[in-house]
Amino acid sequence: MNDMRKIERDVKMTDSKITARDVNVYYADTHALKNVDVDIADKTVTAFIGPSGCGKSTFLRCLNRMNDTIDICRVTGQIELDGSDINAKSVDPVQLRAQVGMVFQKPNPFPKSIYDNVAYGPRIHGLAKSKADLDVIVEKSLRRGAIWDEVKDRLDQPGTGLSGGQQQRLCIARAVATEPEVLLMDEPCSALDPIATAQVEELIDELRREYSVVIVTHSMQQAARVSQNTAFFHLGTLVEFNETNQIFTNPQDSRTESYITGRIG
Ligand SMILES: Nc1ncnc2c1ncn2[C@@H]1O[C@H](COP(=O)(O)OP(=O)(O)OP(=O)(O)O)[C@@H](O)[C@H]1O
Repeated sequence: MNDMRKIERDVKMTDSKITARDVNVYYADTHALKNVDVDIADKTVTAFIGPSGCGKSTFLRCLNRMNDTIDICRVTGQIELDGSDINAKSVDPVQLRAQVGMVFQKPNPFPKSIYDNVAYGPRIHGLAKSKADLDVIVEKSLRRGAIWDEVKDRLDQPGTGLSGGQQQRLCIARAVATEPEVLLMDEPCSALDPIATAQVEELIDELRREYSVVIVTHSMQQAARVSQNTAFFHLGTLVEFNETNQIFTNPQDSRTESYITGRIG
């Protein structure tokens, strides 16, 4: 390897926020994810695409150990966040999930006020010393969730009373309130109308300045709009991982090409 290529490779490796090596996932006897290797870059949006059932959500859930909550699920392999093994015995999954936050398909605000939805995480993780501190965190998080202006005058009202798009932005605010480094999003726009989808996509683009964002999406247009890197999964394997424009304009694998041209999936 010439020096230049070596330097490029080194830069790429040190830029990785998460590295996954030889990850396999089983649900009882079903081998759902096979030998996945991937590097998730920092301050970048990475999209996971692929046909239904190919393992996108399963792999996403590996990244903050949400699969631990599924009894029949077993994960093997190595996943590192900033070079530390997230599955090490010393790692508390609750702490990990504060660092690697998650936003789900269906907006799921707690049955609490808008304020308390956002304050919940900082409270349980002891991030605020006083009520004034907490107020600052709540406002900052709602601003990051691009929903502050819409809710600032009704912080004591229930989060469940907001529109679907507002609820999803509230859930994003809640996820960023614990100062995560990575945000995982599992089809975050699938329950939203086109206007709310556009708002959340705009927000994702903002969020990548501060976080590493990983998004599972069924929409190739969405992957193309919001992500810089894309991973294509098929039948439990990671078929191809590359810059998003390469995946969509010059796929290297025939399965990727079939998927993006609508022949499979
Ligand atoms: N909790 C579970 N128990 C048993 N099997 C599961 C569970 N969750 C997922 N699976 C199986 O694992 C495989 C991968 O599912 P996964 O939900 O990760 O795919 P996906 O690509 O995210 O699909 P979709 O796009 O439809 O959401 C599928 O065969 C699915 O049936």
